[in-house]
Amino acid sequence: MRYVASREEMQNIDAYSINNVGIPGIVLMEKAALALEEVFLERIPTDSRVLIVTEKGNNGGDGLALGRLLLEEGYTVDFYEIGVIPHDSDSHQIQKHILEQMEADFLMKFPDEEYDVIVDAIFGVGLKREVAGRHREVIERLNQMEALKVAVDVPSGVDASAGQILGIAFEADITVTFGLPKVGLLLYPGADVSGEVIVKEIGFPNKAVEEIAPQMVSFTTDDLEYLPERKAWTNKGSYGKVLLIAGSKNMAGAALLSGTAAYKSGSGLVRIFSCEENRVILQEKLPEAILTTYDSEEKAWELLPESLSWASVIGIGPGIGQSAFARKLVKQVLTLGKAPLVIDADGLNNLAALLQEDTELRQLFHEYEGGMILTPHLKEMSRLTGEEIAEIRSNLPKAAASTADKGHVIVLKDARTIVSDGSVPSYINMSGNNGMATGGSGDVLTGIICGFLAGGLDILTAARLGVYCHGLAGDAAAKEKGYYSVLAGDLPNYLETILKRKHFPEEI
Ligand SMILES: NC(=O)C1=CN([C@@H]2O[C@H](COP(=O)(O)OP(=O)(O)OC[C@H]3O[C@@H](n4cnc5c(N)ncnc54)[C@H](OP(=O)(O)O)[C@@H]3O)[C@@H](O)[C@H]2O)[C@@H](O)CC1
Ligand SMILES: [K+]
Repeated sequence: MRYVASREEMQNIDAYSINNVGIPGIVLMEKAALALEEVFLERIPTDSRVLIVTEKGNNGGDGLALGRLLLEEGYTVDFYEIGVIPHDSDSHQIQKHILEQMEADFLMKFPDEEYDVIVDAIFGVGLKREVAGRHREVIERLNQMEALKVAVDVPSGVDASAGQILGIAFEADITVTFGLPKVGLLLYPGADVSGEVIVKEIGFPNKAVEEIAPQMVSFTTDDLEYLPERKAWTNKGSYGKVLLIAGSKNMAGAALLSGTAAYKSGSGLVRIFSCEENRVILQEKLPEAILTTYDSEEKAWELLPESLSWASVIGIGPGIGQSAFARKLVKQVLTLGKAPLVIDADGLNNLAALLQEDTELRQLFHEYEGGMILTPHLKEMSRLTGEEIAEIRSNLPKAAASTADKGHVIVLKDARTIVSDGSVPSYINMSGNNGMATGGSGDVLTGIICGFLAGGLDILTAARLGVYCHGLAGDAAAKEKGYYSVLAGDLPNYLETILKRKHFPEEI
């Protein structure tokens, strides 16, 4: 697990490293420049022409130090310092002095020439307000130029805490960020202008990071170790019984996708509770599943209690529709269910309606004892909370944390999904891609989370790891099929290659 920092947290880590641990700022700056240089040497030929655009803060200092290292490597480097902020940072002054001693040229006006690479070292985590005036003009011109665009730490104009664009932002192809990923580089629209985000270690001591303890975390492949244990002496009863209440007439696919994903993520038994019309297709496509089907509402109410008491995990929602019957299904599950419960898709839409109109249900919902995971996308979240989508989007972590009730976990699905149980840290997901914005992808996620719960994970870990592995499966699928052609049905197959890493890391 690694921390993801807001602007203020990163500034505090900086300050703690320098003031309390005693690492000189100029040392950190040199390591930042070396980290940038490493990216250049790996990816950019040394005969390239580079324009480095700076201001007088430490972000600018990083840019100047990088320029010095690049000159030594043989790159052609022009420096353009905007220089309208009133004070130089100490480290910036030192870097400027060194370059003057080296007789490096500083351009007096914005260049008309062409460059292969443009480096944005105008503002980093010190950006505090709207970008205006000369800064705005320069960023506008840089964005119009044809070149590879590299941002130092944060693209200038991106609020490192929430990903908002403060007026205008440098549009980077690559952002080399120091120490920890910044929240603003991961959330949209900041993520859109950050390009590929490369995180480089520059010597912030662990003590500083632990002391500040940022409020967001993310997973890396090391965290696959949290996958449910598989012991030698076990049987299908050891890995849980998942009941999926999914599908309705003409909506067999949702049940099939979540059922397949639940099996592929390790469930011992998967039982699908659906309408009789779906029996044949489910039986053919997923013969491993136990089917409980109803051909009338009366039959459904007769069968449901036994199915619920059988289950060690319950998932409800994919493809159930929004009829009065589906609404009652959700209510019955909240009334009779005892196991950890995942509510998704139409399950959430029905829940939203019930919460508005039914006081008794509100109580059942708040007091559900088995633990609950809700997996809304922004529209479903808006229905659940009554908040506008734009408002939710303006601060996803806050929206997720404030909606998570006691014993509930919210999986707020977006290009960067947030998982929160209302406490800190919340989780921001860094796997996945736009190829997964396709019908049925959410049904697969529900199945994966149910499978991980069935394997014995607690609700928070199952939700975080489910989202992470779902994204990794999507990344593996996109790598082979391209972003246009990933189907939700592909994801359970690619999931195999991800989960396999826990026991066969050498084969990947
Ligand atoms: N600490 C360290 O030693 C290390 C730091 N590192 C690097 O330093 C970066 C942080 O540096 P930083 O704190 O100096 O802030 P930076 O982003 O350069 O900008 C600050 C200046 O901009 C100004 N300003 C702000 N907003 C503005 C606006 N809208 N329009 C106009 N002006 C505006 C602001 O003015 P003020 O608000 O104070 O009046 C201030 O003068 C960090 O991202 C990393 O790259 C690494 O080298 C590791 C070691
Ligand atoms: K920058």
